[in-house]
Amino acid sequence: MTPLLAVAGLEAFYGASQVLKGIELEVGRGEAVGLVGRNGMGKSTLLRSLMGLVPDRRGSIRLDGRDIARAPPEAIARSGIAYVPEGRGIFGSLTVIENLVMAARPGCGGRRTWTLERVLALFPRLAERRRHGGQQLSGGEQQMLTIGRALMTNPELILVDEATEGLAPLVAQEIWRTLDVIRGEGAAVIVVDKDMRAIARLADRIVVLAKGEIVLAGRPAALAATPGLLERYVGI
Ligand SMILES: Nc1ncnc2c1ncn2[C@@H]1O[C@H](COP(=O)(O)OP(=O)(O)OP(=O)(O)O)[C@@H](O)[C@H]1O
Repeated sequence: MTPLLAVAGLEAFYGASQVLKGIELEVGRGEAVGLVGRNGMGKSTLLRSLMGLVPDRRGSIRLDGRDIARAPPEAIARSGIAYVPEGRGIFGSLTVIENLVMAARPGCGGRRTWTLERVLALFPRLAERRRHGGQQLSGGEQQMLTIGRALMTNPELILVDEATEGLAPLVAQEIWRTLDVIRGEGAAVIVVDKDMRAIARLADRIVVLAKGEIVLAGRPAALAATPGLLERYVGI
């Protein structure tokens, strides 16, 4: 069966500096992949490259068999990938509802798994603050809104960079719970985070990046079973 995402020989450059080197990665439908590695190893660049946001990229990226390697970000978004960037990107002057409604559109084949009602049900805190402006929200609520906005596009694949960075433990827990629900509804997820325990609970597979290359990949339990392996590449 064609994988949802198939990346082959992906390279990315910032000027003369090569940040990704020959990335090979396949992600199945509804699969959750944890992308980990030390700082500066290329995790964000990989997500940004998949989204078409790194102009100098080479190699092959296929979504459901369609070549999107050279497509612009807006076409990639329309073809079914949603991106939750590090540091968030909501409209501060718009309300929670306005932020969500602006992003709404059916997914591939007209799929409407995620409606406004369902997104608000997934995030009760957003439902309570539905008329609040984006700038009035806490960091955790902003992250929920960014994920909610991504869901409103009914993506096949959602890319989440630094899912819980800087969030209080209880709020982070809530984000992990929602990512699990999202995956349960059939979307594939690639998530970057520093919380290895939470990643191991969510992910079907963990992929480790070091210096722009995938140096390790496997089921969380398999990687955890080899003493010192993750410490070497992730620093835990
Ligand atoms: N816009 C840019 N221009 C030039 N170099 C960049 C740019 N963005 C990132 N880099 C460099 O590319 C390398 C990979 O960065 P990237 O942000 O992808 O790593 P990361 O694994 O996500 O790390 P972190 O956890 O610190 O975000 C780093 O050396 C970084 O300094």
